[in-house]
Amino acid sequence: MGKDQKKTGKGRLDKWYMLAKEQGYRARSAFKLVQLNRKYDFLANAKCVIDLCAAPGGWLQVAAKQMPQQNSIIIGVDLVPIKPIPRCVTLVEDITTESCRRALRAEMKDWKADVVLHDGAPNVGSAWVQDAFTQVELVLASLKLAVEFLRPGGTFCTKVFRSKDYNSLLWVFNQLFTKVEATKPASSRNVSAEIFVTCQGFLAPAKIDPRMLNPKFVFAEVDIADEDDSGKKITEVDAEGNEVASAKKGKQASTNPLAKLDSKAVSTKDVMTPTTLNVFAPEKHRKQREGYDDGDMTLYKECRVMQWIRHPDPIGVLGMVTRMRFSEDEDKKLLKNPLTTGEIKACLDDLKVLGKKDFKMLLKYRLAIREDLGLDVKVDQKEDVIENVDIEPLDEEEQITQELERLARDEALKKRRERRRVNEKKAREVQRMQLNMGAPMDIGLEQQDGMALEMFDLGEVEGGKERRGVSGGRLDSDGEPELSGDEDEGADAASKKVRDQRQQPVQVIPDGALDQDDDDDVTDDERKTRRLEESLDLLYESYQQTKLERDHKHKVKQQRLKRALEEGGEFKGIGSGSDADSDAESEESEGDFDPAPQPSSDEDSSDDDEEAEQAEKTKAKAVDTAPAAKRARAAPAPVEDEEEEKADGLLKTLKKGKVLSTSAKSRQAAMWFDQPAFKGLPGGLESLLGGGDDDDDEQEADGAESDEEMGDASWAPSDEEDGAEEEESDEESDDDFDGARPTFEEDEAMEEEADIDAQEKEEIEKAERIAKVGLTTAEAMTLAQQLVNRERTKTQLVDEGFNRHTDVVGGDGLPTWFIDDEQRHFRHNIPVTKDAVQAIRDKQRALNARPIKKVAEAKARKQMRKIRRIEKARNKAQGINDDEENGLTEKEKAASIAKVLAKSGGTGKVKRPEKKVVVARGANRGIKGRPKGVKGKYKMADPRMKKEVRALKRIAKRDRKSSGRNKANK
Ligand SMILES: C[S@@+](CC[C@H](N)C(=O)[O-])C[C@H]1O[C@@H](n2cnc3c(N)ncnc32)[C@H](O)[C@@H]1O
Repeated sequence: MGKDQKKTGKGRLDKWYMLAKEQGYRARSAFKLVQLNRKYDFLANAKCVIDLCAAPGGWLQVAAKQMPQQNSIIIGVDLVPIKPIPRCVTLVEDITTESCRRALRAEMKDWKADVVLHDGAPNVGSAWVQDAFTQVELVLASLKLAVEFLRPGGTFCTKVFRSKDYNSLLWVFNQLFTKVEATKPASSRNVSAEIFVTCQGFLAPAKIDPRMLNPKFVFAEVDIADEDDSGKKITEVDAEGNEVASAKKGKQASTNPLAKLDSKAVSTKDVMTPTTLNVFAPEKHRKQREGYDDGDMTLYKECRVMQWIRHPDPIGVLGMVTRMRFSEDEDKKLLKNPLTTGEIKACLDDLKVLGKKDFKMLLKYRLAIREDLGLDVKVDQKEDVIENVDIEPLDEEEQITQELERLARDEALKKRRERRRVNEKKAREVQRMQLNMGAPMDIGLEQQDGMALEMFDLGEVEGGKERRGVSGGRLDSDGEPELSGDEDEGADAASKKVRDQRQQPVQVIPDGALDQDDDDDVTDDERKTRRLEESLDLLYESYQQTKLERDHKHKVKQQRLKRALEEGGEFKGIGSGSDADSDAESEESEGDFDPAPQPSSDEDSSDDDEEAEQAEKTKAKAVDTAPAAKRARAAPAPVEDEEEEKADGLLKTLKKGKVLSTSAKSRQAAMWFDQPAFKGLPGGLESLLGGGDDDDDEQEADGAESDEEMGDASWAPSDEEDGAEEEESDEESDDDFDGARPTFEEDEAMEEEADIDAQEKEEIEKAERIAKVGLTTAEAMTLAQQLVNRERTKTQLVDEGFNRHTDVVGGDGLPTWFIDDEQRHFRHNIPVTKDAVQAIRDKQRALNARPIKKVAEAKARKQMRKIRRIEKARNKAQGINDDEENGLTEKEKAASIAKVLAKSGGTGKVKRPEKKVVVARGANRGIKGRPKGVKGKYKMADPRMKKEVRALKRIAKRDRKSSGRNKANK
């Protein structure tokens, strides 16, 4: 290893180099052993270590330091002499030779080594591939020595260059050791293909098949050379029946992929190493994160231009080589060809920097040259196709089938497009709603345009009552609600549609329809219904959200509702209660999807007992059939009892609708958690949904569960609620909403305060967040700009955030400069662009230009005071003007007004123009009257006078001081 190489190659003077110097190691590679030992801890208890290829002795130093200090043997072997190291014996030998073995034997006598190390690397020359091959040979030679000198259970640690032979080596290691692991220590350069394999637990077999340590067998090619004419793979099996290697006629394929470029016989597959890149689909190639790709030992590759032009896989070659040269005569001829432009030459000179466009240009160039050289005959391919392809005439039936298929495809495509369009429209609408850009009524009106009319048609409605009174409505035989035909007479069609739409959830969606999107059994109508249903859910939720933000009372209402439910009272809908209340509330909740008011409590109470009983039964059943019930929660329950339905009328179904529409998220969650993966989780669905007593989801789940069997009883309190909150509900259940009004008013006030607090808190949090993750650094701005400009994807950013060093900055006595350096550089360095820096600067400037809040406030206060003062002065002036009593003359009035106005303009003092002092010196000496070039007031000062005045002041000062001292002395 020459001195020059050390200083220049691969930027050798890196931190490990510096650290090695600082800690007195002979080579930076010492840290590789330090790190390997930190991981596997093989040195601490070792009594005897053999280090093969040990010069200049870095590893020996580490071994001497980390092994037990007494009675340990450390032997280092290398081709070159190693300067003496305390406690180490060094030998100058070639580890592949018999003499080395003998020397070691002589040194070791009957001892066995605990550890054999090998860090051998052939001297790096230009023939990379050859070097690599020698390295694996060296590894095998070192293994041979290890096998001879290692004690059973001992450790062998070797460097290997990752190549296609790597796996063969691993296979051999695995035959001889119990545990084989490959590691790339942090101090090993990323650009280096080296990797360290630590083999622990030497098996020390009594007899080892010599072929296992013979490179000829171990590294014999298994790929193309292994295929016989029939394409069958020929492999040789050792005595134990293990596949050792290909042994076909002792033929070894060249490992140099470029060597095959001239061979026309071999296919692209043979030529290309696994690194073959398709320059037009680079993402298909997965790069090896650590070291080189298998079988690819060099980063830099070259080929001749003519090789590429002749090659059957030009794209593959483009992806593989770094540069193409015009080195031979036939290449040089190309230089004279006008097709070989300067641009082409430049592109061929460095292929790694090219983009898609350049590659296309190169391929075009290649085609043109091939034609020029007569390698390709230009043929009209189209004609060829016409000539060669016999198209069998289709019979009529096939034609029809094909036509039908095409039409069906078109239709499906059209539908999909339409659906997307509607969805987009809906999303826009939701956004508008969230931004308060539309009235809640708009939802329905917009939908009316987009949806088929029949979707909203409840058919003939009867009952003749207003929506509030639809309890008189009845269900038809399908369980569908029927409303009176003359309902809402005089109301315009649009509002009727809106109402109908609100009631839309009444429509019973078939079970499973929601989760079988592509099911063929689902009819178009059902699908439409489902979509409508989902969109309504979405719209409703967004509307609720908007409303919630606008109207804090809504929270109180919700609380009331929850409380009512907790108390075990029936859900009476927001705004139900006494009639008067009901009216008021229903007005308030206009635009809500609130169900119609419930039947009077009298009506209900008659059924209460029965329903409670029913509820008990259903609960018990639900416990038994929990999984089934859970499944049932996901979908609206079918209407079972027609009579019961009729008795409850539209009301009950609307409640279902309410459940359906208000908790679409819960339903989605229920569907999600119904998947088999979540089955058997402790706590069940409720715990997953975070269901507290007052949880909407649970209400829904309960509702759906019991709805199946018992209709309204679904709102009956659960057993737990009964037990835990019996007392409370006894007290409170008597309270009507009216009775509880004062409490709610207080609540409202508190809510308002809480809202303000929450807002402030939110603002503070927002500010903190901006300070933390805002675009305050150039790096962040760069990333943001790259994301916006689509130069980088989110995934890429996330990927770049991790690296193999993320968690390794070892302590043990390392100097702080080193640790600091590690922490700084073991991260992905985010590039900073000029634009980003400029953007940050602009932002900062804009920020600085803005006055701080307090200054702005003070200025505003000042301005306000001034306005008030002027206003006051104006009034005063008006008073003076209108004053007739004091008998002021006009002149006096004017003077007074001027005085008042002057006062109001500032401090009241009229600013006098400043006097200019002119020294009577030079041209001004002895001048009488105004000196030249002086405007305004002035005062002539004699320089003599000036001096005298100063002298007098000085004297006065001195006198003052001396009189002060005298006084003190006395
Ligand atoms: C990377 S250096 C080893 C560095 C060493 N582990 C240290 O920490 O100082 C590789 C060494 O392998 C030696 N080497 C290469 N081929 C060899 C062979 N056939 N026999 C012995 N040593 C060899 C070279 O002379 C070279 O010094």
